[in-house]
Amino acid sequence: MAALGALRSCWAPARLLTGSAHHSNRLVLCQQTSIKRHFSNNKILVELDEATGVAVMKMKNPPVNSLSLDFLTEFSITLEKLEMDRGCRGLILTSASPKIFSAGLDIMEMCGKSAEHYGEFWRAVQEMWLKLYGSNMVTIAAINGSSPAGGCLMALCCDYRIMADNPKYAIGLNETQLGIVAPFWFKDTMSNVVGNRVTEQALQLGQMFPAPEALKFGLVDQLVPEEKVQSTAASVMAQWLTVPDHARQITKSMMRKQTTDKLVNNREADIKNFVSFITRDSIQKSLQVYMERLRQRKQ
Ligand SMILES: CCCC/C=C\CC(=O)SCCNC(=O)CCNC(=O)[C@H](O)C(C)(C)COP(=O)(O)OP(=O)(O)OC[C@H]1O[C@@H](n2cnc3c(N)ncnc32)[C@H](O)[C@@H]1OP(=O)(O)O
Repeated sequence: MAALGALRSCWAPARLLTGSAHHSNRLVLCQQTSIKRHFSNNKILVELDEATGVAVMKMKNPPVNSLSLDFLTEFSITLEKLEMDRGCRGLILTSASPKIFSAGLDIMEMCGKSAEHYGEFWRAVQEMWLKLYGSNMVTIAAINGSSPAGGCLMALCCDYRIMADNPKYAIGLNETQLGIVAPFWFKDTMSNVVGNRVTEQALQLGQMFPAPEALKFGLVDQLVPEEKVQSTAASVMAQWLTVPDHARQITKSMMRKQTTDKLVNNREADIKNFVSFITRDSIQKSLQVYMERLRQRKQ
């Protein structure tokens, strides 16, 4: 699969050089004459620059970009379209509204719903992860705000993370603080970035790290002033895109395949496990208490 992907993208630079206008009709095209293609749905805005082959994908699910079932579905569809688009070699993932990159999984999707709903929701979470972590594109997270739990996972799925240099913004897998447990593939994703020891401690404590702390141990790769997050992401992307696609993609796949295969081979068991965990009365209670704390903090 990786080799096929490599073959696909090998052609991309040549196509760009010849200036071929191979517009995918799978995408909703808004600006046919521009070098930038804009397409969006309710929750995701995408701008694909045909000259550079870079798509900027902005998450727009107010108020906090929580990962609801609808959002995750739109996200995976959009990612799939970009993945299939020969003109797209790189993806910058960011938030349409600064201050919050993503608040993680939508807690309301995990409260008071049916077992069927939880199963469907969890499959969508898996799908998002498989697509983003397994992407053939160069992926850069432009983290322009706080990024707890599922939001941190999204950033960790990317090849490189640039975060706004603001100690008010924090990132981490804080699941234990909610009384829930990050599944093995969340743990593996973090561990592949920062190592086992740091992951173990951070996960047990459910730690959220202010941006400067996150930089110290490599949870993010670079901090820049807030207004430079996007431009820095674009220049880092340009550097990454100087590497031939096929070599980079095969290398990425070599590094990540073992991790993705673990979920691919255990998807149904993982869903079953999530459903039986989340339907426990004690877990439902924990989530309700957490939501109540969030509301009270606001007041
Ligand atoms: C076995 C299970 C494994 C599960 C694996 C992963 C789990 C997750 O991803 S769980 C989600 C964990 N996320 C969090 O803990 C984040 C919680 N939110 C916050 O810390 C703050 O809201 C945040 C820093 C993101 C933003 O702060 P503010 O700008 O001050 O906004 P508010 O706190 O006022 O929030 C506005 C509004 O949004 C609601 N909200 C926030 N986060 C979520 C969420 N994750 N899901 C659903 N809803 C969320 C919050 O309650 C407010 O709602 P209202 O009171 O109705 O306005």
